[in-house]
Amino acid sequence: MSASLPRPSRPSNGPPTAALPALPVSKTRKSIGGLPTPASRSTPSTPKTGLRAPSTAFPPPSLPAPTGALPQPRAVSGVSGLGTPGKTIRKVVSIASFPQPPRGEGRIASLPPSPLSAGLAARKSKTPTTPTYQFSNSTPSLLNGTGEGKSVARLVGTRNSDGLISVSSPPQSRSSSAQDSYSTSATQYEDLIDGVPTKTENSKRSSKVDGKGNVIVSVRVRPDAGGGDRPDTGDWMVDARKSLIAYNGKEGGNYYYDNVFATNDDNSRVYDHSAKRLVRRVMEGYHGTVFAYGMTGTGKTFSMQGTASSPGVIPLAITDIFSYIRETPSREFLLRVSYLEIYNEKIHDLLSMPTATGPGMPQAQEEIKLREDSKRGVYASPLKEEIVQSPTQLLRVIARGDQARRTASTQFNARSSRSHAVVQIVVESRERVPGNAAGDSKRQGLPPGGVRVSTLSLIDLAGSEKAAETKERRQEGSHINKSLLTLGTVIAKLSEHKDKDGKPADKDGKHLPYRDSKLTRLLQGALSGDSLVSILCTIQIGSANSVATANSHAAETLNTLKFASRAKNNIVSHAKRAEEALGAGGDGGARVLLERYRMEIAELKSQLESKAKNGETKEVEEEKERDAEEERAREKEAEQRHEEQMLEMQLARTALKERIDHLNRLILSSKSTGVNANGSYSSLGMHPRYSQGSIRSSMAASNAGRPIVERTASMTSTSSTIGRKTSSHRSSGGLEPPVVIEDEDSMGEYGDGTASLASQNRALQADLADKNRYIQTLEKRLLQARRASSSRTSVGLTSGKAIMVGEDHSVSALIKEKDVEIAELRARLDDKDKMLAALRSAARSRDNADRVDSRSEHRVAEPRVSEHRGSQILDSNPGPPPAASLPSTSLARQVSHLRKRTKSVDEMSRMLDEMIQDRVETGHIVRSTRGSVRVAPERRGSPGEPPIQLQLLSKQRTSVVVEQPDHVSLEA
Ligand SMILES: Nc1ncnc2c1ncn2[C@@H]1O[C@H](COP(=O)(O)OP(=O)(O)OP(=O)(O)O)[C@@H](O)[C@H]1O
Repeated sequence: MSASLPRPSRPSNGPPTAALPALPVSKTRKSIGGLPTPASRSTPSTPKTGLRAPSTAFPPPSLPAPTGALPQPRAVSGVSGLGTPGKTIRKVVSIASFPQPPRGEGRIASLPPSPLSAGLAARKSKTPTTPTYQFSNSTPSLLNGTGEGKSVARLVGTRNSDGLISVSSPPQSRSSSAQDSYSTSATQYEDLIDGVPTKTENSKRSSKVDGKGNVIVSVRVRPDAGGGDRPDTGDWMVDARKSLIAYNGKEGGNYYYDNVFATNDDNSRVYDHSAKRLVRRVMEGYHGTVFAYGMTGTGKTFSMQGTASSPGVIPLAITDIFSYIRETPSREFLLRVSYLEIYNEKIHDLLSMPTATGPGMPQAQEEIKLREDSKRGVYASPLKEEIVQSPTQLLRVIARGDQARRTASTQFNARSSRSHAVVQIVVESRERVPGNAAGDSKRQGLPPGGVRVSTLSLIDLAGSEKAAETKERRQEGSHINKSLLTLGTVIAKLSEHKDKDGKPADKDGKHLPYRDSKLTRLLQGALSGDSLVSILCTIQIGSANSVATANSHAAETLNTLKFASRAKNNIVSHAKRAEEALGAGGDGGARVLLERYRMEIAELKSQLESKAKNGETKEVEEEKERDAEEERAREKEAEQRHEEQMLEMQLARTALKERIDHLNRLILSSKSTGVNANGSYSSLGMHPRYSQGSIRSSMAASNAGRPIVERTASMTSTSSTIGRKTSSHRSSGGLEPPVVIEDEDSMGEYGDGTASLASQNRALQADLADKNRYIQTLEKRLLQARRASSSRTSVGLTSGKAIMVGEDHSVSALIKEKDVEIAELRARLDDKDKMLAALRSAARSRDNADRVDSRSEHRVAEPRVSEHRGSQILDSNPGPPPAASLPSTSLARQVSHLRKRTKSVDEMSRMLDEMIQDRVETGHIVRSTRGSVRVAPERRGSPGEPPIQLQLLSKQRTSVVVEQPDHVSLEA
């Protein structure tokens, strides 16, 4: 089939025809034998006319003349003229500048040989006469799996493509020739034996550093819209297996590329072979650019975006990005995405535009300009960037941009893109510090790794097209064509030359026209070698409905193929892994969000910590304050309670004092009826019948000569005076002057003893009742005081406070005091009881005596007078009474009785006198100079000894009981 293809009819700038070492036939891929071998185009100094004239639709105003102005590919060498006709030799450029993978070990070595990395290709050297050959597999490339970094999955495919076996070709191992359509024959492959390259004679590793392996050029053939999928339609032949497209028509030739995708190759295959590795490299820190170039309607958008059932490069790249993040736990990533379009040479932010806009609709958007930064290169600003965290989110953002992109129906495409669309995904990544966040590691003194920033640009160019029918389409087409032409021009002029300022220049030292269009300006970084590049050119062949159409298409297709060839040959990528930017100084400084966020996170964390600390301190202070307040409240409460208790105590004391005073008053009152201040009883006073008044009266009645006992009542005296002898005692016939006991309190107000006793009785009973009540009150108060004391003690214990010992002592002392007082009062009461009993008994005795006396008096009424007289006589002249006035027996009896009574009184007086004398001698009482006696001060209230009055009383009582008191109590 291929043998039938016509050979190019014109010479080509093919490889040198001589001096090339022969290659083993079996290990080289043959060119399409039937294709005409293009004329040799070996050196730039001898450019050949190989390029077809530009199509009418794309006048190349700035394109150098094919023969002279076009920069000759540095790496393309025709193989025509080789000793072995039909073989093409591909120049292999060593990319020694990139880190070499470890040989024989390491990850790459351990991987199964990839057909993408195992191909051999030898490229002719620049020197036509001495082409160099080299195994391509020894040429590490970032996009062939042999370069630095992680190798991606092996991609192997064998499938039918247009009737041919389509084997994935080593993307970097072959070069296309753009300058010379025939130069495709200059590419030659070493065949693989079991996937292992065999040796290639005369090949040697080139020491020349070349970045062409970092540029992948693929051509995709769109299926015929009319259903004609025959690959050999017309003059065209597509051999995907050989990555060959051959044109047998005018200016035809064989075109080899890194990949040729046939009409039945789907999007995933396209992605796998043209972009997958590049995407991986971007994730590793390289900049990468993928763009689709081609005539309108040939499938650029279809390839880049795809459909729901067949996702294109962009969605598949997104999937791979997130897969890579998942597979790389050692690093952390931040993704941000922007989406712009260049429409009519103006940049629009597709993420800031309202959706459902149509072309020509006025857009109120800030003008976006292209700026240049030494670190970022050329970039659009201001441009919205959205941070994305999931594939779905990223796809949604891009879908939103797609909606905003301008499309229109054209002659060749119902939905033609009218702008160049650029999706940029910025990947920030940083080594993860094990087990800790960056902020923590900073604290631990472990500096976090720098942030690496790389950019993946996915560009869907607008399609070149012929003049459209409408003015608007024509205007759009004009801009599109112009920018594409500029792109082609720049690529065509690319060389390794630098101008005097060190900037990239063409071979003549002239600067490259990047600024001629926004597209080239934006792609400047990628085209000038900072980025890995993958170019997907789309073509459509075989849709020849008419000769004119067929010719037009063929011209356009050839144009695209030439563009692809030039790109492959001219773009030199020295893409390097982005340096890790430490701090915020890398890639646009603060633009590095990962670092910015890290710093922000660290700052927020520190703020949080300080706030937490402040909060803790505040909390502690508040707690302390609360404790202090509680303490103060407790103290206040305790103080209040104490005050209440003190008040209570005070009240109790006051009440007790009042009671004591009252009692004292009562006692004084009682004293007035016989109780002195010491609580002892004035014996005589208590028994008025036996008072000196009575005695004196009786004495006076019985015998005027007897000493008169005077009584001086002193109601106010608290001291008990027993009595004194009056100085005015009269002599009474030899009788000893009676002891006059003078009791100041003895008599009371009553002269009548009966009335006095009844009154005393009542008073004492009232006093008793009063005292009982008082005792009850006192007991009640005591009980309360005890309760208060115990509650205070318990409160003190529960609150953990010290018991107020001193206060309790005072209370207990008070209680004791009161107990003693009560006991004393009880004792007094007992005494009073006894006194009452004694008084009652005395009263009874007196009543009895009175009754007896009255009877006697009645019986001896007459003699009483005589007795009176007789007594007078006896007193004056003791002798026998006159017999004539009284009967002798009765008178004698009366006289005897009187004598007995006198004797009894005398005895009593004597007895009392003796008692007093006895007490005076024992020191219990003191006799005054007036003869009265009183209790010795030191003896007063001595415990355990009954008061002197009581003693006297008891003796008095005894004497009273013994004597016949009724005889001495009749006289007032
Ligand atoms: N490989 C393919 N397989 C199936 N259909 C395809 C293929 N390539 C393109 N198409 C179809 O061709 C039509 C045009 O494709 P697409 O819009 O992608 O072209 P384009 O190059 O982007 O055109 P333009 O430059 O005008 O935007 C679409 O309907 C698309 O579905």
